Amino acid sequence: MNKRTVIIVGIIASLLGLVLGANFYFMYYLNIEEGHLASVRALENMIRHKMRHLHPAYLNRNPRFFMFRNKLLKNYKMAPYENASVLWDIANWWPHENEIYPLYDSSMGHLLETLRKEPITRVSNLARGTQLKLLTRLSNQQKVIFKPQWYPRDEIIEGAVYSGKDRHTAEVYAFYLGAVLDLRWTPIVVGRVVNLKTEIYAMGDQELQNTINIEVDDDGNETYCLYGKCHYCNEEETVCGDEKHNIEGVFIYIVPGTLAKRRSPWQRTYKEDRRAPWEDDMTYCKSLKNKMETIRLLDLIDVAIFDYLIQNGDRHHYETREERVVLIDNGKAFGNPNKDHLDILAPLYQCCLLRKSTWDRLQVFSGGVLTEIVDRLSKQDALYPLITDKHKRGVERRLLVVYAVVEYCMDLEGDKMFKTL
Ligand SMILES: Nc1ncnc2c1ncn2[C@@H]1O[C@H](COP(=O)(O)OP(=O)(O)OP(=O)(O)O)[C@@H](O)[C@H]1O
Ligand SMILES: [Mn+2]
Repeated sequence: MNKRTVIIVGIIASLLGLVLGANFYFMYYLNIEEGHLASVRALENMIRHKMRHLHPAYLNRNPRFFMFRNKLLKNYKMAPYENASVLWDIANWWPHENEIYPLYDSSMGHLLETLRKEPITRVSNLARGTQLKLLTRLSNQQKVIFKPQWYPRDEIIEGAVYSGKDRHTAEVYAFYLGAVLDLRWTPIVVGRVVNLKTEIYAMGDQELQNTINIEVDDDGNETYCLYGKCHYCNEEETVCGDEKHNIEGVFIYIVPGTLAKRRSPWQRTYKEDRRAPWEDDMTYCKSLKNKMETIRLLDLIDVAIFDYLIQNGDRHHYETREERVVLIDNGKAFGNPNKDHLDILAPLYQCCLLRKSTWDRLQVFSGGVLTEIVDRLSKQDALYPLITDKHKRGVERRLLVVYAVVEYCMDLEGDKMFKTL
């Protein structure tokens, strides 16, 4: 192309941009007037627009972050302990409503270390839920849930947002992310390499042993493969030990107290050819606001932000403890780092409500700090790094989307979108 052609093409492109831009603005105000957006597509355009004009404060580090960093690093640092039994007694008294553990407590670091060090003394299948999990007992006392590794960290799960099996490290990531965002509603989780032969099979009951196949090759080398007992468990899909019989997995502290399971108003249909009402109705939240207590709605909006960041699109049911929502089961996160399923955020953009404390906290960890601090906290975990760099970039990218969606809601509702319940 010669210079003149370049100039002409440039002018045409700018004009086109102007026309499209103006059109976009027209749509923008039209929709604001209506008070809601007609479709998710229109919302996506709006968010893209908001993202391009994000205030630098959202992109830069917030100096307030330093106040939190050292406290977090100190509180969650694994530390040697003397008596695991005492620590478990303490931790089992911690939960209050949906807060599973305190903001800061010197026992946390010790507790994390017990989950990593205490011997497994008994194991059985835990046929609750649909995915493979085991119920293990540590030192003849504390029961904990074990979820094994199914995928390498860099495996990309294609398909629907809820596809595939659990990603074990997502449970650990969720724990640290909850701690950082002060959504201390997740169980306490620690990664661990366990021996399928000596720690699981040998400590397993008869029923568990029956769901572990032992193959011996021509040289007499054994391979242990677990398929377990659960809704989706079958003998063809197994978790196998390496040459030393080791597997990766996570230990999930059991949340004491009674949990109640409830259907999520934003439940998916789990059928490719059928859409749920909330997927097409951008005024969906209107009726919910009358039916549901605001505090519950605010909990679910916090959950939506949390799930969006990690891309957990499988919260078909949510669980409550003392009428407040807990973040149990975070294993379906981090399926595809290149995909952001915006509809996980539907509770936020459809209701345009947000707990003030959540909003304040989200802003503390701007500018790349969120994934950095979770990364630093999880360095001590046996399964570090928990997620790939691509997934980390995904979390940061989605945090900006959350900021943009909140900005969009502020345009509609102003400060009254923030609640202190
Ligand atoms: N840390 C925990 N503390 C207390 N109860 C738990 C904990 N983790 C799981 N449970 C109980 O076990 C049930 C099944 O766990 P989870 O939801 O993780 O399994 P799942 O196989 O992923 O289920 P689904 O297929 O429905 O998603 C939960 O609904 C909850 O009642
Ligand atoms: Mn699940």
